[in-house]
Amino acid sequence: MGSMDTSELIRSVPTDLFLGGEWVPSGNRATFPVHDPATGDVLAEVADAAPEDAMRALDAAVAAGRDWAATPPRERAELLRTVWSKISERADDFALLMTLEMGKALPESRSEVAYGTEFLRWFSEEAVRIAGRYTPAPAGNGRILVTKQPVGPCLAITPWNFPLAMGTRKIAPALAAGCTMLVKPASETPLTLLLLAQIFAEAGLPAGVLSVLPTSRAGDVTGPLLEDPRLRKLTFTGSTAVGRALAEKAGRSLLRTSLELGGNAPFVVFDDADLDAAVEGAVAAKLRNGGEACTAANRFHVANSVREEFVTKLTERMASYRLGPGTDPDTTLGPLINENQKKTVIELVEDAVAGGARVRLGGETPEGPGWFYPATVLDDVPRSARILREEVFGPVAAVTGFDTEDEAIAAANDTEYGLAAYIFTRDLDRALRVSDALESGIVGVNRGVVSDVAAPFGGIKSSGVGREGGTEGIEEYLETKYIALR
Ligand SMILES: NC(=O)C1=CN([C@@H]2O[C@H](COP(=O)(O)OP(=O)(O)OC[C@H]3O[C@@H](n4cnc5c(N)ncnc54)[C@H](OP(=O)(O)O)[C@@H]3O)[C@@H](O)[C@H]2O)C=CC1
Ligand SMILES: CCCCCC(=O)O
Repeated sequence: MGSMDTSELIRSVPTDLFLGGEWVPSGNRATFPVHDPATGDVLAEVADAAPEDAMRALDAAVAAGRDWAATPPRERAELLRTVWSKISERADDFALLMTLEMGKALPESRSEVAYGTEFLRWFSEEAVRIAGRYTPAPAGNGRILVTKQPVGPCLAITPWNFPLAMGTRKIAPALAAGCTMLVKPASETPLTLLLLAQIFAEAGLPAGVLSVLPTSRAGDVTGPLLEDPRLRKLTFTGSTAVGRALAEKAGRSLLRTSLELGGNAPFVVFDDADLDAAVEGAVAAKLRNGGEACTAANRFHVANSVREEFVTKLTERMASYRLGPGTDPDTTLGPLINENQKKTVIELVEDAVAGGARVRLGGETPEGPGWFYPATVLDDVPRSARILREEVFGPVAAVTGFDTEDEAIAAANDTEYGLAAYIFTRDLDRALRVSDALESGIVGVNRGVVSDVAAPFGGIKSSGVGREGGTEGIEEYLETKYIALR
């Protein structure tokens, strides 16, 4: 299918509820608006799921659960592979749709389509590698048989920043493991997962296995699900505040839970680093997805002996990013997701400057519609600045200096978060020593982008629990059963 223009594409995307494989027409149901972050205009009106719709979706997921779990792994794998192939044929449509509803520059959206679809291919392969074990009991009194079974019906709550990838990173392992899944997409970006649902339907997904429930009433719709004993797992990606609240509810139901929450990644540049490589890594870690990524580098700790050279080069590179509507082919930095996000970024920058930070680039919001914020570099950021403690989720690099390795490690770990961290050094012993000392789930060594479907993604401390992707990712959707044989 050739790529469509904007209005054709928006018209082609379902805006109804995908309830257990059936499209439930909006009819006289309430709808909610999806906005274009570049203009603030309404892109589409989408059916607004109500609590009763979620319960119907759970009923369908439970009804389909046994058969889906019994489906041969190769069949589950083939379905995921078919969806991977179908999305790849419509990569341009998915990319344009994400740029329209999330705002990111088109090259970022194309990169996400490639990344997001890879989770489908990866877990189509993992589906046929699920294994238990069989061992003689050490005391010689029998045999130990360990098997893996699907957890059961799952609820996924996904964020707006990677609308496709954060959906496939949950849907693919769940279906590969033999689980059924209800997905509540972010209200800012429901269209991408509704289009994905259409692809799953075209691929022959059995009834009940997947539901996509867009809603403006996240708490009302998901609350009853989390209290229903038939639901067996929650997987969430989003803010730490919401993650904590959901974890409390999931805890009361003793649900299996995966939480991929906020981050505030340190980016440490040692005096022996290849500075040009460090600058390229810094730009990638900072401006990938416009900085709206939980893995984004936010706090740049640079050896004082090379800090001026690093900041000068970083400023030059970030100044080359063109701020504009994501659909503009020249744009490399799109708008932020909404007005609130823009206000947060403005507040954090103003607080740092008020505390003595020096603006080396940006820091001023452009006039006109849309939620645009320019690439910004702050140097000499005071230790008291909020931006060193709070996730900026925008294109702002906050730079501080250090003199010793211990100071660098202390500064890097001085955060409630623990998702990603980055270090640049030519000294392998130092790279391994510092990686061991960093309190994070992921460490990039001389690399600015760490995301890989084959690697376990996740954090510690306030960045959540559990891992997505890699061989660990499917374990989040499996229960271990021990059968004692004579
Ligand atoms: N770790 C990550 O990847 C992400 C982190 N963030 C962080 O979170 C901050 C705020 O972003 P935001 O999008 O508001 O993140 P939220 O955590 O508010 O939203 C993430 C998802 O959770 C849903 N949600 C929100 N409140 C509830 C609730 N009470 N019960 C059930 N689901 C709920 C949202 O639905 P709805 O859209 O309807 O509100 C959305 O689908 C960002 O500035 C950033 O710091 C944000 C996105 C991704
Ligand atoms: C949800 C946070 C974004 C990170 C997506 C990734 O790099 O895998």
